[in-house]
Amino acid sequence: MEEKLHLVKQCYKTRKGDREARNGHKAGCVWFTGLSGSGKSTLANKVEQELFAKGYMTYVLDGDNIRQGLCKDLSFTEEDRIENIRRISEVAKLMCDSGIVVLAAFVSPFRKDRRLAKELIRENFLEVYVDAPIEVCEQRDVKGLYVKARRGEISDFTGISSPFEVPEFPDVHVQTNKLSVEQSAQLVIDKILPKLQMD
Ligand SMILES: Nc1ncnc2c1ncn2[C@@H]1O[C@H](COP(=O)(O)OS(=O)(=O)O)[C@@H](OP(=O)(O)O)[C@H]1O
Ligand SMILES: Nc1ncnc2c1ncn2[C@@H]1O[C@H](COP(=O)(O)OP(=O)(O)O)[C@@H](O)[C@H]1O
Repeated sequence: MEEKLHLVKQCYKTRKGDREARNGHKAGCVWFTGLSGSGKSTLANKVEQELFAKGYMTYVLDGDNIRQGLCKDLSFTEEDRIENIRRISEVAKLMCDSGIVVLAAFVSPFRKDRRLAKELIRENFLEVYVDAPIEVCEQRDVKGLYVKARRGEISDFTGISSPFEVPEFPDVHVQTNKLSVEQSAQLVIDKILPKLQMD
């Protein structure tokens, strides 16, 4: 029989609101979702640069710092992607509790997982659909992965051999094949800044 965990909640003396007051802004999470090569990392980094320069406490979470560490045991099967996004959501929540503005850039192809992330993080969550047609992403082929996926050297590749569920009601829809990086970042910044103001 499975042993029951007896978890008693700690009552923390320093609260999220205290951290936000010291930072001078609210915490939040901007969640970038889209195909590989759509522009998630570029945008997350651009938005972070702009916010950081304005004095906001920020941090980018992306495949580079997550899939090589916390999630290095995970592959790209549906099951592992679900677990990947679950762990990232928990990390993003903790970072929000610490008062930071998190910029999370993950393919996050499944609607249900993005909804769970939103429900977990709750406050100041912004879903950004980073949208570029797959032909454009494939042409960009920033990391040379599309060529490999077409050759059959990479399995479960999003948009080719693994699905991407398009966001139905994103907070921001950025068409990166039509806008510059600066214009795209501005769309996001215009949406998140009002949410970060202290009451
Ligand atoms: N099979 C497959 N499908 C999609 N992407 C792949 C795959 N294999 C490796 N890569 C590289 O891993 C990055 C995606 O990781 P994520 O953690 O964002 O994926 S997911 O949210 O769990 O679906 C993704 O990064 P980005 O190109 O920045 O999106 C790819 O570079
Ligand atoms: N409006 C835009 N927003 C973001 N990236 C863009 C835009 N226009 C062109 N790009 C280019 O598209 C590529 C996107 O790559 P990357 O940010 O690594 O995508 P992803 O993180 O989604 O895999 C970069 O070479 C970037 O310069």
